[in-house]
Amino acid sequence: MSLAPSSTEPRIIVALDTPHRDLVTSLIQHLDPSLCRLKIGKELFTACGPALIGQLRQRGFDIFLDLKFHDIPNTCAAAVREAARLGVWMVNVHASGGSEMMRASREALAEFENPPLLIAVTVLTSFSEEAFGELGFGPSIADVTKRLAGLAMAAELDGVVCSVHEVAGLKAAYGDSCLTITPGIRPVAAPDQPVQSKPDDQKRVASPEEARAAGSDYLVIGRPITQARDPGAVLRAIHASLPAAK
Ligand SMILES: O=C(O)c1cc(=O)[nH]c(=O)n1[C@@H]1O[C@H](COP(=O)(O)O)[C@@H](O)[C@H]1O
Repeated sequence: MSLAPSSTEPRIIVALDTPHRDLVTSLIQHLDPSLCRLKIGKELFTACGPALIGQLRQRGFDIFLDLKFHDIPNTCAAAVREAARLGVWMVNVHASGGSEMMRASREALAEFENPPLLIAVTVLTSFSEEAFGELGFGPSIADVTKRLAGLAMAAELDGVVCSVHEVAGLKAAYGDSCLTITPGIRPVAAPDQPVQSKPDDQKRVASPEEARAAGSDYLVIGRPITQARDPGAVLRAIHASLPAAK
């Protein structure tokens, strides 16, 4: 079954990585919910709590709750259930928590009429091949990503977080039944686009155009938008640079 977003759904997910509620309040004045969804991660959620999710939903934004749960199956599944109760659009767990943990998380969502998309993080985009090698998990990032994605698909998750560099391989293996959510997006600065392209701590990066060409379903973009002088203009420029959806 294809889970790919429709042509009118926003594919950009803006990562709100700040502990400051007032910064979020002023940032979202510049963001159009028809062009983007919002991601609340560990920093913002720890600082501001679940109430913020309701407030942002009321402003028309779908919320990706990115807490990357990674625990024993019972604990992880219970956390995923609580995330669903908050009415989020997407929630994630670490695929390296294993098949049983992912299956339990999937089962925890069975009671919901409109469950959130349940996504597995594969290999973080901040890993280079060299740093990943130190962990001794496998021959290469591409191999381990494919293996973890296979476990996620077998556990009936909806897709994976990976870098743009792994998308084509995953789409070839699993098609549109595996949504690909790609952080590590860095727009290529162009004279007519007020965008920046510093990699920061990301190692496996790609431009928005490369992400869509590879088949990425959703692009997670934080600092290039949130730290821009005009976040709304950067969002619109990136949106406009994406090829029209099929
Ligand atoms: O799960 C994620 O969202 C995630 C996974 C991953 O492999 N890499 C990654 O950068 N992220 C998140 O995506 C966002 C990227 O932010 P920027 O690097 O500022 O664009 C951050 O909020 C990260 O927590």
